[in-house]
Amino acid sequence: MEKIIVRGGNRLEGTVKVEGAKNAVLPILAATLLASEGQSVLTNVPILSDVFTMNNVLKHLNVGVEFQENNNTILADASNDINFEAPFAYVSKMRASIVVMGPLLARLGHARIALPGGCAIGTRPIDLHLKGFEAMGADIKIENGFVEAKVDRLVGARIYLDFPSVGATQNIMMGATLAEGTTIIENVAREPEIVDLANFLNRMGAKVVGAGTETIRIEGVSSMKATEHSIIPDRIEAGTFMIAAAVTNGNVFIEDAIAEHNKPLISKLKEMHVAFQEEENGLRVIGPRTLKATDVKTMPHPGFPTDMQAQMTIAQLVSQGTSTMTETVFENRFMHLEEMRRMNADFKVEGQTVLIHGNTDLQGAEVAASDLRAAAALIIAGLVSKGYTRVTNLSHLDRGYYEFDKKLQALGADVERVTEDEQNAFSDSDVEALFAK
Ligand SMILES: CC(=O)N[C@H]1[C@@H](OP(=O)(O)OP(=O)(O)OC[C@H]2O[C@@H](n3ccc(=O)[nH]c3=O)[C@H](O)[C@@H]2O)O[C@H](CO)[C@@H](O)[C@@H]1O
Ligand SMILES: C=C(OP(=O)(O)O)C(=O)O
Repeated sequence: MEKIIVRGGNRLEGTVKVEGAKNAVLPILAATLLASEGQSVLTNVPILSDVFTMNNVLKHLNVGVEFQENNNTILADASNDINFEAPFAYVSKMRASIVVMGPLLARLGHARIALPGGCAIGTRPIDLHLKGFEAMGADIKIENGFVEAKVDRLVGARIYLDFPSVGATQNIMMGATLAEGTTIIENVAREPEIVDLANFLNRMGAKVVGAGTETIRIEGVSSMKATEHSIIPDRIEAGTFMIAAAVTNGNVFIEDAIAEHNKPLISKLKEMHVAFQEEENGLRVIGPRTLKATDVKTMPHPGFPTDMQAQMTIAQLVSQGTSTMTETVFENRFMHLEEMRRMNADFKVEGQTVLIHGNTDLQGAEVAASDLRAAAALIIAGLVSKGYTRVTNLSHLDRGYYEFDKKLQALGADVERVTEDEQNAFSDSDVEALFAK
């Protein structure tokens, strides 16, 4: 098991480039299943374990997949006969695998997917996805840990989502592309990743309008062709570096960051006295000497993103004054804070809200990441803590951050990723020597 060791105290300075968005590329990879002709070419693809998992799902479904890591490109060819089953081995690794259901139902009229189950951040049901497919005529059964859906051809319908679920919006939207007639989905998710998916689908020959608004209308077509597409930059990775710059009194240029995609985060950080400058191809973030406390509530886009909640709580912990963080999207996303108690964090959880007493002197400790964003948050906490922080459970980090340790190092942070054997051999003075190299 590897660990990331952080020695706190350095100011971050320099340039960091963000990768393509994990949450955009995963549904777009699933969408390649819809092309019965040609080879999809996806560029700006991040090298992440989630992408390898989705590639494996596609290969299992008989899609030819080639990941050219040297130029962040994936070639995907779904022109052969495809299979209908996504097994537990993949779905249990990554819940986002469920988004192959819409494309499989659209293309084959048959999908059998292992049920994804919950995770450290919440229960994560898929009822809204299934309600949508049922409204479009699919017959759905849940048996032996699998959800199986069958239909001759999906038929367009009017579907209202009780909650603007990102995955349900994507799944139903993809299912509707090859359905008979028109589908109208109301109260949909409006995240930039939904718009990126709709753009890709339209380039493949689909007729999707309204992505980015509350209602999406899809006119079914009879077939779709492979196309080329460049994945949008990862707003959550960009946001994570914004927080890292903010808390370290840093001055960091985030190349490829799109301010429009991170409006709610930028607005909150400005309230905390962080300065932003839009420059060509990116955004400069300048952290103040002292951050001001602020109250934050996560909401579906364009509200404050739940995927930035953990990182934001670190900024709140080092702010002057008392802040609140209210999590409304997932029911259990404060696990990182419980780990942070060992780093001297001062907070009180009351239901969905946590009261954060800022201005605490954080202290390095050994902490375990419970999910992807918790991992990034704990590493950022290490940047502003006294002494050494050791973060374990890095498989979570690798799901969504490419070379996070190296990118922080390039900005001047003392961060090292070590194997367990190396780590066991290290006393603090050995680690000191490691950073002195
Ligand atoms: C791969 C990907 O893009 N993941 C993102 C996606 O996850 P994901 O698509 O899983 O998130 P959803 O928007 O679907 O989930 C939001 C909330 O809706 C609930 N829900 C969802 C579906 C459903 O059928 N029934 C139901 O009750 C969930 O339990 C959760 O409480 O959006 C989340 C919310 O922005 C982000 O945190 C994830 O990073
Ligand atoms: C929660 C996340 O991803 P997933 O939906 O894949 O678990 C995330 O990206 O923070």
